[in-house]
Amino acid sequence: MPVTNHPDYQLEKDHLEETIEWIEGEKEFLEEYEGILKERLKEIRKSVRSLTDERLIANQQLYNIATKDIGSLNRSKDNPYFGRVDFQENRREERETIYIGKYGLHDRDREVPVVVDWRAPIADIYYSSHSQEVSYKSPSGEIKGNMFLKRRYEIDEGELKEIFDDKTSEDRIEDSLKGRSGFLTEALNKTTQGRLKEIVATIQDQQNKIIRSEMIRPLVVQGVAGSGKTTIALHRMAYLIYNNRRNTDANYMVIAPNKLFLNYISDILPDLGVENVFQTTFEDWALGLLHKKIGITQSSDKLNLLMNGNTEEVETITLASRMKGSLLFKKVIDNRLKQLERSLLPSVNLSMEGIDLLTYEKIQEVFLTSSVHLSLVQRIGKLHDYLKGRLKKDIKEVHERIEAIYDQKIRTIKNQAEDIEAIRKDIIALYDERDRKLEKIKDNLPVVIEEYIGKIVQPDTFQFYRSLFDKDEELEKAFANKIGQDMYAEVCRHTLEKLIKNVYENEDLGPLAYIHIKLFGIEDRNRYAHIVVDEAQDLDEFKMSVLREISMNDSFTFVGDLSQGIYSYRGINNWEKTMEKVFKDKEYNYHLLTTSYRSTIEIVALANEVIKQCKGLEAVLAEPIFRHGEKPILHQCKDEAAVLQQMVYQIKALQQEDFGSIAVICKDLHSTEMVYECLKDQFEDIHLISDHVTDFHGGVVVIPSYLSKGLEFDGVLIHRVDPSTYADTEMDIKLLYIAITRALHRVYMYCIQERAKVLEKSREFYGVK
Ligand SMILES: Nc1ncnc2c1ncn2[C@@H]1O[C@H](COP(=O)(O)OP(=O)(O)OP(=O)(O)O)[C@@H](O)[C@H]1O
Repeated sequence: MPVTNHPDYQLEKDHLEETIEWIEGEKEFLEEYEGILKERLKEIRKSVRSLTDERLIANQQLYNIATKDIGSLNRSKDNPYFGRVDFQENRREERETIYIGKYGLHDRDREVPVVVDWRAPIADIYYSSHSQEVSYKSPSGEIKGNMFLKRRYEIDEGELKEIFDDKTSEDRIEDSLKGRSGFLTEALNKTTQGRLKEIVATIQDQQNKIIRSEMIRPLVVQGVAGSGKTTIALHRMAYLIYNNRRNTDANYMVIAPNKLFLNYISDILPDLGVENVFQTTFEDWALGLLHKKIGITQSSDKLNLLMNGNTEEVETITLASRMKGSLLFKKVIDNRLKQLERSLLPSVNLSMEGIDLLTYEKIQEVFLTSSVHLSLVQRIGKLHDYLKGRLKKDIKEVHERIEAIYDQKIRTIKNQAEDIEAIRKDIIALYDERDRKLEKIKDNLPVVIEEYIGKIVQPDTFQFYRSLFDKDEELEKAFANKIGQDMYAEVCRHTLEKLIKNVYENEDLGPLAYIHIKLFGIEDRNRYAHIVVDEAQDLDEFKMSVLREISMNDSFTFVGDLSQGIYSYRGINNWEKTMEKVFKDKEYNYHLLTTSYRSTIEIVALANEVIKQCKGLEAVLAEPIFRHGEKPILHQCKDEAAVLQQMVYQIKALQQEDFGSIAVICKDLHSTEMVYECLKDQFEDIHLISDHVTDFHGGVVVIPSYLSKGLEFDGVLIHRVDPSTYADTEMDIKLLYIAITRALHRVYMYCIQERAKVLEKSREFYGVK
């Protein structure tokens, strides 16, 4: 039905025009005000020298607020809101009409909200309620009332294009059964523009609960491919920052698997008006902390090796990774740190001129019992301060002790002497000696303390780590029985060989970062009020517990999918077990997402059949949102040349259908490079994605399966789904699952004559050509 036929069309059109007019007026006013503030700041800067001048700070703050508000108005003016609710609070006369948008806008003169921010408490009812009786949590408690209307809009460049009135739950079920299109399916039917986008207008009930769930507990979201985990995690970050906005010192962090992925998600937070969130990979964060140039083996090199290496090599790599990612390894490190702590101080008394100022036992006792929450090096600093303070106080007592010693000496001489005149010289010499000593103690006390502290060997993170693999009894006791003596020796040899060459692996970074924090500490500005970890199934338990060290209050969002855990040789296989181990002392929230918003019903059906066959994985199957498309197609070709020819033909056909983003997914890097070489001259906008690529452009990409994780494309072409490429192993099935689930609309698979076993069993879910 054309939007103009909607009974409220004229009313809504007028309201939209009024809102845009208000925005223009407000913008004009603020721009003028911003100009005045700019001039004022210039003047103030001329007359004041100090950056801490109160007038300067106050005006700078006003200027920043004005600039930020102008930014919000600019972003709002073409699309100021996406939803509306008509709400009447119980026991109140008036019914409120609330327009909800990406950015909240407030009319200062009339003191009313023009648009309510999607993160505001009242906006909760827009996302979570389909019935008339509703409630939401406000800072002052629960507010109950009735919702009389829930409306969604599509507005493009200031023009009202669509109005959708929300249905009751029953109507929605009927619509879905009859395949009637709604606002969400309209949104999902669109082609992708390359990067991941915000979804504020269509956040679903369960997603909304996750986004708004309490900040104080760690939260785990296990979700099938395409269930919106990444999207929701970033919306949750925006929500928490908004609701914690009074805490202006708080820092926030997003950890994603690689730089390409970071680039792929980089539009969302700024688009939600959120800036200054530190977005990084675990690897980059750890390298920044360690502050030393070291070589890192690419995780994908290792994956390639695991896919193609010999059995013995694969076993060593797997066991080494598991050991280094385990909490048992952390326990060994904790014990070794304790030993280091006990042996760090020189086992001598602090003495001077033959007088013991402080015994080793006393110094050790102070060191071991005070400021234990600090790092070892910070505690050395504290001990230094303690010694200075303590000896300054004790100096009087030391003086008295020296005077007593000399008094005693002089008394003895006097008692033994027959002629007092004869010993006068000796007595004077003793008095001189005493005075010299007293003087020296006063002058040299700081030097003696410095010398004592100087004797403490400063710990070194890398040396400490290396020593663990060099015949460490405790490590051996912990692991040799578990993995076998020979294998343990091999793991240590393999690690030492690399460490000596200054080459580290991803799994070394968790322990190294942990040791570094325990030795040197971490500043408050490097701690985070909330940390989002995407693809969290690829972290190991050790890395998760390291992240606890930099979290202010264990506020985390971990999102991941065990079915996509291709690093499961080191990663997480069971959320419950992992969370109970890592957050032993803490309760956590868990959500399971099963709806796939990305792919059509036909693609989800095939992906489900594939992942079902993964042994040892209790895969959660995806439920698609009601959106049909073409059935996936398998092309059986006679040779590689025919595969490539078919692919070229298919890509061109997809491009003609206006599918902007197309991926050719190959299993490993080697085949990716080969295919790219063959296709690159056929298309203008084609890109090879390898480990070092950091920019995501869309267009046609040729990409290895493991790097495609997290990304999405309109059409996906899967190279060589032959039995020799995709074997019946956990890793290969997961990689094929990942490849299939990258597609929004179309999947094409190519094999030479025979298809992989996993596809044999799912024949009815794709067509064959
Ligand atoms: N409520 C929603 N409204 C509109 N689109 C949505 C919604 N939820 C998810 N999507 C879309 O579904 C797609 C998948 O989202 P996202 O990449 O966040 O999923 P994911 O669970 O992280 O996937 P994967 O595990 O495969 O990486 C995206 O295009 C996203 O915009």
